[in-house]
Amino acid sequence: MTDVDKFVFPDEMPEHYVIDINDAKHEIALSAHDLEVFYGEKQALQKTNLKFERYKITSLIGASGSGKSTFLRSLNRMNDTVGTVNGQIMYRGLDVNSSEIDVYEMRKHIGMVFQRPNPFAKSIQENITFALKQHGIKDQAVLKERVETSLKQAALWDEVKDNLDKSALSLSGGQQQRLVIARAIALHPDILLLDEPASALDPISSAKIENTLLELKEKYTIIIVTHNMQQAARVSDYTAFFHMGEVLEYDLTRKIFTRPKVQRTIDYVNGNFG
Ligand SMILES: Nc1ncnc2c1ncn2[C@@H]1O[C@H](COP(=O)(O)OP(=O)(O)OP(=O)(O)O)[C@@H](O)[C@H]1O
Repeated sequence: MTDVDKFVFPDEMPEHYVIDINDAKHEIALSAHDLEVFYGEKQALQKTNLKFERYKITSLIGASGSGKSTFLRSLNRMNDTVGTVNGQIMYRGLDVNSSEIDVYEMRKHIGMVFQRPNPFAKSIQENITFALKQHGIKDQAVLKERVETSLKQAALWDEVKDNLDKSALSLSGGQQQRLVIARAIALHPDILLLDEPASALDPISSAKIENTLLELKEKYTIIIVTHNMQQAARVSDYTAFFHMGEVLEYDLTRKIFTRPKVQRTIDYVNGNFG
């Protein structure tokens, strides 16, 4: 990749432009190889090859139905029961998509946060300790430390530290979403997948989630589906543009938003969807 791109004439524009991040220069946390997804007969994701750099935020953008969630959900095997997923997802030398993988264990490393906050009907504290206990962590001092650290990392600690025994359902939507993020990071994942985590939130809560993500990227590799172009431009290092089940363009975010190379990307980021 060069920082200075030569001018591309419209009739020379590519239909696809997907960068292949250089593994020798950048650490790759996760990569998809010829990943395709079918729901019954319908192919929702065409063969996709993407590499995700460690400690960076990658946004997945594109119109409704373009396959972003299908791709994201496949990365930690959330599509196993609803579709057929072919191809490889490489994580630390293992293929996440292989039948040999212990999916429960894998999701400790590759966590997911959904669009609608989904806290358990338990206390704030128990929301975080529940999965930790399931994974065999019983030491009270360790649990206490994980509760505090994860709530701090999710930028919720100051708001809830005096009410850890209160029901999580008493929190606002924005606080619930940060609690769900805290719950995910308490397991010390490597990779955090987020499916439109701020779309159901007001602008202030949404801004808090964005700040949280920017802080989290020091420790986690983040992949986020978003419909919000400004959000993608503000928080992410890389952006992939999906169109009708295909990645048409994948590049550094600043390039996608300043000089995309594919006409459909130009139309999408400029708001011309027609
Ligand atoms: N469980 C499912 N069963 C059948 N078809 C599905 C299922 N989930 C998604 N699809 C179809 O797969 C295609 C891609 O959907 P997907 O949800 O991945 O798109 P998206 O880009 O994430 O959309 P949105 O932004 O609206 O969430 C769509 O045509 C959708 O209708």
